[in-house]
Amino acid sequence: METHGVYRRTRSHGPLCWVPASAHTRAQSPEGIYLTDIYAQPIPPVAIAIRNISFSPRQVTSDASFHSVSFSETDHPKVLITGGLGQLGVGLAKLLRKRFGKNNVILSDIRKPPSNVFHSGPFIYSDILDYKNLREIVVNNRITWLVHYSALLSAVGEANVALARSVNITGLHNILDIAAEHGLRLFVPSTIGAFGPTSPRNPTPDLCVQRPRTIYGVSKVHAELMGEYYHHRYGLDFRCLRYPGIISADSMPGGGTTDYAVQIFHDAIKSGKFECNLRPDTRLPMMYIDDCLRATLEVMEAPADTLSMRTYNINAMSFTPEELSQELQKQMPDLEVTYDVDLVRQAIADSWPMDFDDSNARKDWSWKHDYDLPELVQTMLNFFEAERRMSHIN
Ligand SMILES: NC(=O)C1=CN([C@@H]2O[C@H](COP(=O)(O)OP(=O)(O)OC[C@H]3O[C@@H](n4cnc5c(N)ncnc54)[C@H](O)[C@@H]3O)[C@@H](O)[C@H]2O)C=CC1
Ligand SMILES: CC(=O)[C@H](N)C(=O)O
Repeated sequence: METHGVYRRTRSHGPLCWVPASAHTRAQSPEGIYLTDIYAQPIPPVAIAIRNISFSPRQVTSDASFHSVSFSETDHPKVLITGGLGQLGVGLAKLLRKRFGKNNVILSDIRKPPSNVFHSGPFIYSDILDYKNLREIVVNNRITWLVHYSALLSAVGEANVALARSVNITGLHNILDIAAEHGLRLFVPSTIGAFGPTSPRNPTPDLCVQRPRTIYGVSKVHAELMGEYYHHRYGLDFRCLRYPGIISADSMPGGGTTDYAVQIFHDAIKSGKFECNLRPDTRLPMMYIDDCLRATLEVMEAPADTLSMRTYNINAMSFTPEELSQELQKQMPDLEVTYDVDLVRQAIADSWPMDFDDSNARKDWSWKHDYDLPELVQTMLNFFEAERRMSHIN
């Protein structure tokens, strides 16, 4: 064993890492963090592997050995998706299963899955607020990648701040600890909502003032900072993309400010009418779901040395409700759009970016979107038309 000041070098399992030479007497913080480990030792000068250092707060003894990342680049990762029954999780599972095999991707949520989802691959109950249950799932299934989708979005978050704080912040802490303890590659999405009225809005760069005014935004800035802190302090392989508003045809949004851009298609097809809850000139960054999910896979597969940052903006297009309506009206000239502004959502939208600068993602890991507004509208309409034909056949 090699020593270096108060640190010793160890290889219990996996790669060499520096651990505190004396980690016996530990004062536990209310959150279970071993404060003596964090503060009594000098901070080592390099970013180091986490596993045996000052964390694993809740239940891991000082001499427990952690596993290194069991996923070698030639193996398929074993993926767990939390909050997987929302707008994005089912589509992501489908994409990852195509790439890594059906049984290598586990969807989880606290809701009951619809039958088609239940029969399309592994599904498991997991409440991210239940730390032990999460750990059991990760251990029993030899998980190597964790995609953390559970969250309360901007509008529902404002309607239930206490629950949003608990799911989005306490839940994230559980996820970070589990991921760090078990050497997982961790993806946590952030959002355009992580910016606020004092951020530059047109365009919004990766690094600038972030003072969001929603609990959702605050929790996402917290997630970005905590993930990056765990990366630098403990070597956690944390990866994060700030998504714009995501538009999908076969899954519904979960209560956000950008939901109108999905709802307009459903209402246009069903009734030829749409009442928009944002002002016609509200410009927000948006993306078709296929681009969003592909970006997620691409950043997860990107070699670590291509990532100059751990949190990236990604973007595809920016439009207003009026511009989206006009594009739809090219195909549906009878569509009637009216406006009844929801003051909460409008205030949120007015504090968010109008355009998103994603040049770092394009430079570092060659991010490129496929769908602009015309392709988005055409693809959405094609989906509903195909669905209508199928329902006539059946
Ligand atoms: N959909 C969008 O436009 C955008 C989404 N994102 C982020 O992407 C992620 C996924 O978003 P969506 O699928 O749209 O969200 P969603 O709101 O549709 O789904 C979230 C899921 O989390 C689950 N959940 C809630 N509490 C939970 C708990 N205690 N334990 C486990 N699961 C729990 C819900 O049951 C739900 O299925 C979120 O983190 C969101 O912030 C970011 C920017 C844009
Ligand atoms: C952009 C998001 O994060 C989400 N769709 C919301 O509107 O809350």
